[in-house]
Amino acid sequence: MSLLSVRDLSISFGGVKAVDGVSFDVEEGEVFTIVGPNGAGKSTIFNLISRFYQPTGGSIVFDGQDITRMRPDQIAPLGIARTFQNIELFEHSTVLQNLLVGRHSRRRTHWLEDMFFLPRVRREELRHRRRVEEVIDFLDLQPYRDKMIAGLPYGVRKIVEVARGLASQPKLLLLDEPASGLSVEETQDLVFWIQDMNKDMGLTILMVEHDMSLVNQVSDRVLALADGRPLALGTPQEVQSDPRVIEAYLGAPDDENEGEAA
Ligand SMILES: Nc1ncnc2c1ncn2[C@@H]1O[C@H](COP(=O)(O)OP(=O)(O)OP(=O)(O)O)[C@@H](O)[C@H]1O
Repeated sequence: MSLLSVRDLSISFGGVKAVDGVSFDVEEGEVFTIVGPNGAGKSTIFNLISRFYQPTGGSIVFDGQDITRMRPDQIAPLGIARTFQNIELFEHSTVLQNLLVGRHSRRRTHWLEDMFFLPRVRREELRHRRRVEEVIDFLDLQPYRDKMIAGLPYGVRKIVEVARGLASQPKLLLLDEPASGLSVEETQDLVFWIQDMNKDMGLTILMVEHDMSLVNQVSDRVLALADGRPLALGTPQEVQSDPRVIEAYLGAPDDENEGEAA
């Protein structure tokens, strides 16, 4: 059984079909990447899986459970975490505090227990702290642990977003354009983080990304979309050499010739 099964997923905004009958499976332990030109529907698929958007058709099954109609707050406790294209951290809190918030979905104590800080709450608190410290060490964030997000370089913030997702100990991590805005060196570091999270932590990763160098280095399989519809699915090499993908990215050869003639 696949960890995530997306079937015939569709959504329209006004008259525009942003996602139009998309199906794919993400297997446990793989890095699966969605690519496509701007406006292809990639982020919309993430927003459908995270349950921010309600699909007009199709289904999403995660770990054997139909999540198609679930609320967004019901998703994280099942084991799905995500990062956002435009970083969504608490600017005036520290890295540590942001990661502790990322543990929220894992809380098992009642608010009354929390209020009186009972032994079980103290044990829980320790458990959360330990996990967060592990993530800080894993992603080399120790120098920034007690720094406010607002004062951190962009590249570090991107990694803190990933760390916050990791802190919730997900089975599936959704990375929305993790390399956007990063330098070549930072992108290469990201390659190593993704490989380590996948291989060392056994994490399954679903990613949307434009940087084909990153995509090629980390992805087991790639789904190419255009205008909300699937174009090709396979290894990074298979997808990039698919004529339909080349056409969607570069335009039809006839268009190019017309351009040259003009
Ligand atoms: N909330 C919304 N309201 C109206 N239209 C939307 C909304 N979200 C997405 N769309 C439209 O859906 C289509 C797909 O957008 P989406 O952001 O998913 O593309 P994308 O592949 O992620 O693009 P990019 O690479 O630029 O992020 C676009 O035509 C977009 O304008």
